[in-house]
Amino acid sequence: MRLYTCDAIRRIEDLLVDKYGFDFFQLMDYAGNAVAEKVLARFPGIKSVAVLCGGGNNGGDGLVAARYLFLKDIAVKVIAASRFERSSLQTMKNKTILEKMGGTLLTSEEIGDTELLRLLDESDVIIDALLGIGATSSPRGEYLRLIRAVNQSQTPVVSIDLPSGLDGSTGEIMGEAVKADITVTFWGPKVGLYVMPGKEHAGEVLIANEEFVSDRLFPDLGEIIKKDLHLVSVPEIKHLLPPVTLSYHKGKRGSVLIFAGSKKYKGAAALVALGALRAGAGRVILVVPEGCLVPGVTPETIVFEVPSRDGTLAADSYIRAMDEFGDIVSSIVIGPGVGRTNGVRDLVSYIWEQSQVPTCMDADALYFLPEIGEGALQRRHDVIITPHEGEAARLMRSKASCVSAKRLEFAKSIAEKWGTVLLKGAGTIVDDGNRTSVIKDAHPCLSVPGSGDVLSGMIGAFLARGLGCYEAGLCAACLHARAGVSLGAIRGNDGILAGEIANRIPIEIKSVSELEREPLL
Ligand SMILES: NC(=O)C1=CN([C@@H]2O[C@H](COP(=O)(O)OP(=O)(O)OC[C@H]3O[C@@H](n4cnc5c(N)ncnc54)[C@H](OP(=O)(O)O)[C@@H]3O)[C@@H](O)[C@H]2O)[C@@H](O)CC1
Ligand SMILES: Nc1ncnc2c1ncn2[C@@H]1O[C@H](COP(=O)(O)OP(=O)(O)O)[C@@H](O)[C@H]1O
Ligand SMILES: [K+]
Repeated sequence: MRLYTCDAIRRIEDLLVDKYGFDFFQLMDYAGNAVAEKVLARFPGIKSVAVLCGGGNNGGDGLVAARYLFLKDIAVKVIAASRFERSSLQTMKNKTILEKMGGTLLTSEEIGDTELLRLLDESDVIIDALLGIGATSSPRGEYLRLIRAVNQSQTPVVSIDLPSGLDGSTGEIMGEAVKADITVTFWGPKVGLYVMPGKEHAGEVLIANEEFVSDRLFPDLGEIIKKDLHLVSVPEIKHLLPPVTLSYHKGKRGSVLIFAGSKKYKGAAALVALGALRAGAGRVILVVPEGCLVPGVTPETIVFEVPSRDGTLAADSYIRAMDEFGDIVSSIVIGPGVGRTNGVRDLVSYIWEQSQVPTCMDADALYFLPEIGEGALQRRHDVIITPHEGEAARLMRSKASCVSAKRLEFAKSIAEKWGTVLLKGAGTIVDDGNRTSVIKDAHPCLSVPGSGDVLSGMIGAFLARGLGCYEAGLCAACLHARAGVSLGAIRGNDGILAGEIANRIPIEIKSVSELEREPLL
């Protein structure tokens, strides 16, 4: 599904007016009415609503929602952050209508902090109509005070279009932003509602009036909405997953060569291998330093022990493994649990500079990337790197907090410098330098040790099965997140084991193939 920037939304609204003759008052009415409908559907039986309005058109949507709720006999209090002196005609008109109908309009400046909190706490629902796509800087003055009050209150919050203070095109927070339970957004999915930290501020996203933005009404939609920015969930990966037929044998499924584990960290290697097997790899070969045989490794894994250097792998581990298995290897995974010795640095460097096999680099392998071939580093089109925010920060010589705040921007910079990147965490981003995808599903039960090791094994399997780095990253991240959602729905947020995530993958792959409604064999 394409993601919309705020610019694209503005162009769509202008076209609705210029091409089809809508006026902005009508569009505002559609918007506010949709919000009132969603609020009534989600919170049946409510008696009172506080609507916080800014002076722009987002505030105008709030005034319309207030009117429709008022007409349903709900006690509505509008608390305005602005005196509407510079408001658009449609916002002014909606303010006048509501006033004439006897609605309550208060100005926040005239309400003290205690009274404001009391008003919010006494309401059944708060509607946040302070700022939408028009805000381009940190909220100030009364807007900021109201945002803080909303976040302090325990009352459920429905944001109109965007949580106020959120940049709808990037997911970045402009200073401070409302934390909504639900966001009712218009026309289509806006980028910022799916990229962290915006994703967390948006809560559940409901899209209203989506039917207006169709190819039928806008044959040139492809020109308006960027083609290179996608929201990815199960339906989007169904055409990417490699088909399996009756004539299949394990050789056709590809072989993954895994460099993982060390004397200190043994378990990681078993989890990478399990992830690769569960994602359908044909052969999984685990290269480990001698004496570091992994506890719990499944018997389906081929274990290949190589001489250990300081309890870890070394540069010659690659040559030894390729001498033995080079004929069949179709992908490499390197990193989980390998440690940070000189031997590992040489191994990573060798693979980066010499190997031509599609590779997933994770964990400790990423530690060495900034110093490998410093200056002469070539971007690798056949490598996918999978950092979490801390590792991404190290790659870009920045801080994890900076990466968290600007995930899209960092993912793009890393992809341009190194190769395809999968930036981990809720709203996982996959970027190959030209295309960006945000994974829609997420679940906190995935934040457990070894979860990323499973993911890298899965990526190895999809690379081995013939997918490109971007497609392999999308399939693995999407299925991994689905597994989290499925497990989380049954067992909650805590205590899921990484191996259980891996073991759930075949079922998730099956459900994708069933979506296709085509026989698997
Ligand atoms: N166009 C359409 O067809 C439709 C648009 N629709 C709706 O309109 C929304 C966009 O409306 P918009 O463009 O008026 O901007 P909006 O988000 O209300 O913000 C502007 C206001 O905020 C204020 N303000 C700005 N920054 C600030 C700051 N940092 N700190 C404090 N204040 C700040 C600024 O005040 P000023 O600086 O001018 O005093 C101004 O009053 C969109 O999200 C959707 O909900 C729907 O009705 C469907 C049809
Ligand atoms: N809240 C969350 N929502 C979605 N995915 C998450 C969440 N928390 C963690 N994950 C995923 O779990 C994995 C954790 O990987 P990582 O941090 O490398 O852990 P480890 O090194 O222990 O395996 C990543 O794929 C990440 O995207
Ligand atoms: K808002």
